[in-house]
Amino acid sequence: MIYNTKYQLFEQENLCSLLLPLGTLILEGMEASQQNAVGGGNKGRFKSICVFCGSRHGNRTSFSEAALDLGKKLVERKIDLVYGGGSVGLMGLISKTVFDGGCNVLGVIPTALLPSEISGETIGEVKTVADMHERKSEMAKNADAFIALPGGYGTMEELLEMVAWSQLGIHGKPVGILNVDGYYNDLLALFKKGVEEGFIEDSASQIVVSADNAEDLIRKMEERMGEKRMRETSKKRKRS
Ligand SMILES: C/C(=C\CNc1ncnc2c1ncn2[C@@H]1O[C@H](COP(=O)(O)O)[C@@H](O)[C@H]1O)CO
Repeated sequence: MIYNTKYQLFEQENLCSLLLPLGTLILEGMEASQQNAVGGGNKGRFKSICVFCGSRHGNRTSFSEAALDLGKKLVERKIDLVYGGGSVGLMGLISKTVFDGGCNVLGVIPTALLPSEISGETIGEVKTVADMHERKSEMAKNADAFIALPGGYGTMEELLEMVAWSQLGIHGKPVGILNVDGYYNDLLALFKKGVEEGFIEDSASQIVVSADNAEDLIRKMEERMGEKRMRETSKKRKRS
């Protein structure tokens, strides 16, 4: 096991030994969480969304505006926020907006990041966890869907892990990219290249939903969830 004392990051040498118990954990959480998601028409409605975003503001004001706008859209739809805890960067903007708007905010933060000089003041409900892996599984367990705002390595890693978990069937929740000012164009192009070059299955290219504004993104993700529910219902009907 490789251990980094600063951020309590570690890499598991044996991926399988991590993945199997983790899969069970996430599936259990997924069932509980999906029971919380209220269905409506042919759309899925989310009770809570986990947002991954930068611990910095980035260089464009549009990034901060997008974080505030996403926060407002969550409040309008009475969707609770799950996020990485703390008040630095875009994380601080969205958590404050959702909290001030009267929705629940759950911050999941590793003990190593708890000191306020690292993560700023925490907001809403705070769950402390041992490390970054536990944080991700806890965030995944408590949310019905995932959205990535612009961010750095941390955000990208969290986003890609949720995409990979979806591909492996560890969860079946929509994963959305809020492509503010084309920030994620190159990543989306890389996903496309992965399909063209035979590394990503065509069906798996459907995992990620993207839009350049929060309103469209949430609507697309709800539609995706609704389609999935309808497929599952019709499968169940065929079986019985
Ligand atoms: C090093 C910096 C801030 C450290 N404070 C953080 N507090 C809470 N969570 C953090 C922090 N830094 C990274 N994270 C996690 O990664 C994601 C954002 O990382 P990114 O690299 O900024 O995209 C975030 O979702 C957290 O889970 C000052 O940069």
